Amino acid sequence: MANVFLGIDVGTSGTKSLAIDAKGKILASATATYPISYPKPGWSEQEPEDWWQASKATIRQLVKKAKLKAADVKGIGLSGQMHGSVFLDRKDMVLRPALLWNDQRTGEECAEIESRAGGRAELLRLVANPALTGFTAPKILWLRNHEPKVFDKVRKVLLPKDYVRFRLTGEYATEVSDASGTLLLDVAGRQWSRPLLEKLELDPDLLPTCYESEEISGSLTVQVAKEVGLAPGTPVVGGGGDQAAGAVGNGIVSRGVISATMGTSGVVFAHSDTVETDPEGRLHTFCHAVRGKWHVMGVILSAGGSLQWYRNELGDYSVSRAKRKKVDPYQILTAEAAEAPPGSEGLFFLPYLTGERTPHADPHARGAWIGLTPRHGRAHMVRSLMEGATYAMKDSLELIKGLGIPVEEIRVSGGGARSPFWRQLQADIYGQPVRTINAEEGPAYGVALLAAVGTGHFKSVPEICDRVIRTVRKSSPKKKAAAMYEKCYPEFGNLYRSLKGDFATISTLT
Ligand SMILES: Nc1ncnc2c1ncn2[C@@H]1O[C@H](COP(=O)(O)OP(=O)(O)O)[C@@H](O)[C@H]1O
Ligand SMILES: O=C(CO)[C@@H](O)[C@H](O)COP(=O)(O)O
Repeated sequence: MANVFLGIDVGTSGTKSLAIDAKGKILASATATYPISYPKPGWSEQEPEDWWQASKATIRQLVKKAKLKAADVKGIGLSGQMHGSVFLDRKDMVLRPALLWNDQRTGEECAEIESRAGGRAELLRLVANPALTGFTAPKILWLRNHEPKVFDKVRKVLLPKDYVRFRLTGEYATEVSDASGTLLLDVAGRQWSRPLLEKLELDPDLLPTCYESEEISGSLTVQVAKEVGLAPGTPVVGGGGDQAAGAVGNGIVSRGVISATMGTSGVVFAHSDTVETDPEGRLHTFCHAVRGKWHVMGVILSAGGSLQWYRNELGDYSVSRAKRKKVDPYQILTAEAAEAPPGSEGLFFLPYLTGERTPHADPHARGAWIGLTPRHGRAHMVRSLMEGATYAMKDSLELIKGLGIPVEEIRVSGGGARSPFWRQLQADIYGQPVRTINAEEGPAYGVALLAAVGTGHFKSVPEICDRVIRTVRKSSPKKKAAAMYEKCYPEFGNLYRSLKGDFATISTLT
C-alpha cells in the first residue's frame, strides 16, 4: 500500500491542493478559484463557504487525477491565507463574510488594542508584535464596536484554513504559526495569551485549541470522507499559515537560509532559533511551523499585486500582444521591462497600492510613479514598477540583516520567480545571488510534508526538507546593474518619507 499525503492551501485567489508520495514527489495537483469582494474602500472579504467548496472540489480532483485509493492517504495538512476572521454562532453557522488579511478597516481598533494592552512596548512583550490592521484581534474588536448584535452571537473565531479543518473534522483547532498572526498568541510561550485576552475583555473560549504545526488536530468525519472519496479517520495535522507552510515547502528550516516570495503579496522570511523581535515592530515575529522554532518576516502587501494591477488596468497593449503570440501576458510585460535600463532612467514606483505593512505599517500609503519625463515610455513604467516592488522586498531583507540574522542564501519563489528577468532583477537589487528550488508549490507542498512528519513517516521537518528539497537555478548579481541599484535604493526610501503626510491627506479626500 502506498503512502500518500495531501496538502491543501486555502489562498486568497483560490485553493491549491496537491498529493505527494513519501519521497516528496508530486502525484497530482488541483486548483479551484473564488471571488474576493471589496464592499467599501479598504474592506476586503470572502465567503468561508467558497473555501470549503473549493477544498472539497480539489480533494476530489486529486483522488481522481492520482487514482488514489482511500487507504493510501495517510495524512492531510492545511495551509491558508493568514489573519482572516470567520465568525461562527452556537450552531456553527458563519455569521458574516470573513474579513481578510488585506482588509484595512481596523485602524481605530489597533489603537484601542495598544491602549488596552498598556502601550506598544507591553503589547510587544505579550505577543511579540504590534497591532496591525490586517491582524485578527483588531477584526474581532471591530465586530464588537461596529456590529454588536452580530458580535453577541459569536461563539468561535476561526482562521481561514481552520474553518476548512472544522468542516473536515468537526474540531475547532489551529496551530502556532497561523495563531501568531491573530495577535492573541503568546509567541514566546506558544500558547494563547491569557493576559492580553483579559485586557481586551475577550472570552478565551472564542478561540480554538492551539497545536504545534505537525501535531494531529483531528480526523476526517465519516460524512466528509464519503463525499471526497477518502477514508474516515484520516488524520489532519495542524499545518501552517501560508507563509510558514511555504517556508517549509522552500526548506527554510535553518538559520541563514532566507526566502523571498513574490506572489500577490511579497514576503521575506527568515527562520530563527530564538524569539527575535524588531524593537520597532516592523517585522512580524511568529512561531515557525517547525517545533520549538520561530521566524521573522516582512510582508509587502502589493508586490506581484502591483504588476497584476498594471496588467489589468494599463496593460491592454501588452495583453493583446500576448494573445497574438499565444503566451502569458506576464512574459510580454517582463520582455518590455527588459527594454529599459536598470534604474529606469530616474523613474521610481512606490508599490503601496493597498497601503503597506513592512516597514511602514501605513494603511494610508498609496502607489505612485515619481520622476516621469517625456523620455519615459511603457518599458520604463513596467520596469520601474517591478523595481519598486523589489526595493520594497529589500527593505525587509535589510531589517532582517539588522537583527543580526545572517543572509547566506536567498531562495526565491511565488509567481514573480517564474520570470528569469524578475529573478535577475532580485539578484541585482538584493546584491546577492538568488536560487530557486525543485518544488514550486510552496504552502500546499509544505503542509503535505508536515502531514508526513505528523503521522510518523518522518522524524522531523528539517529531516524531510533535507531529503526532498534541492536548489536548482541560480541568478547572480550583474556588476553594473547592482551598482546602479545601490545608488537608487536609498532614494526609494526617501520618496516614501517625503510623501507620507500627503498620502494621509489624500486618504481623507476619497
Ligand atoms: N511569468 C511571470 N512573470 C512575472 N511575474 C509573474 C509571472 N507569473 C506570475 N507573476 C507574478 O506573480 C503574481 C502571482 O503570484 P502567485 O504566487 O502565483 O499568486 P498568489 O500570491 O495570489 O497565490 C502575479 O500577480 C504577478 O505579479
Ligand atoms: O498577510 C499575510 C501574511 O502575514 C499574507 O501573506 C497572506 O497570508 C497572503 O495570502 P496569499 O496572497 O498568499 O493568498
